[in-house]
Amino acid sequence: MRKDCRYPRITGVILAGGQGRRMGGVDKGLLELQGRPLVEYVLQALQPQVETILISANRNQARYQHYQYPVISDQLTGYQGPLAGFAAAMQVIETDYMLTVPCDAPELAPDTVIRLLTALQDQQAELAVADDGERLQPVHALIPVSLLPSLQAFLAQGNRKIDLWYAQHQMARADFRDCAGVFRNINTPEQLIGS
Ligand SMILES: Nc1nc2c(ncn2[C@@H]2O[C@H](COP(=O)(O)OP(=O)(O)OP(=O)(O)O)[C@@H](O)[C@H]2O)c(=O)[nH]1
Ligand SMILES: [Mg+2]
Repeated sequence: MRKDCRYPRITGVILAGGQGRRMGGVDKGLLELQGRPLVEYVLQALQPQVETILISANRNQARYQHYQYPVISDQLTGYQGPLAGFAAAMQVIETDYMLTVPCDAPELAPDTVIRLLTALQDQQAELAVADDGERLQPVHALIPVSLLPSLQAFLAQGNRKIDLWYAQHQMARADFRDCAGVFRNINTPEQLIGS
């Protein structure tokens, strides 16, 4: 990890708090791909890139604790979406920035942080989100924890859509066109079998 002054302190947040409806309601982070839970692939790719890690989970917390990182559950109950996980994590994070990644994309790029941080700085934005060339990958994002009051206000108004919250802030798009395959994620049993 680069330690120069342009590299802020970052906590990686693995989002594993979803309902996994398309997978039949299973906890996707614990779903095994070639004998290993998906969360382990993401942990391995994330560890060299960030100072510390949190796992956002709403079930099987004891199993996630086994990885020796704090496990944070949403305060908004009932699987209200990734922003609920963002808010719960931001309340406990002690670094200036949070990098969010989903638990179900096992090929996480080794330069995810560098690309997002470079985009953030070059575009002088508040937050940065990955762009695979066709679409935004909204849960691959670098976000300052100082935006927590903004997020809480957004959620308190009943909003849950991630793109709408990003639209309230200056958002940099980080270019991942050359490696769009890193966003391949596993949503259905067919996708798991095909992996
Ligand atoms: N903390 C938290 N994370 C969530 C929530 N909903 C989705 N996520 C995470 O956000 C990421 C993207 O969500 P999806 O790919 O739709 O996963 P999912 O919601 O579990 O799956 P579906 O129910 O099939 O949509 C995944 O890493 C999920 O674990 C939530 O309510 N809370
Ligand atoms: Mg979902």
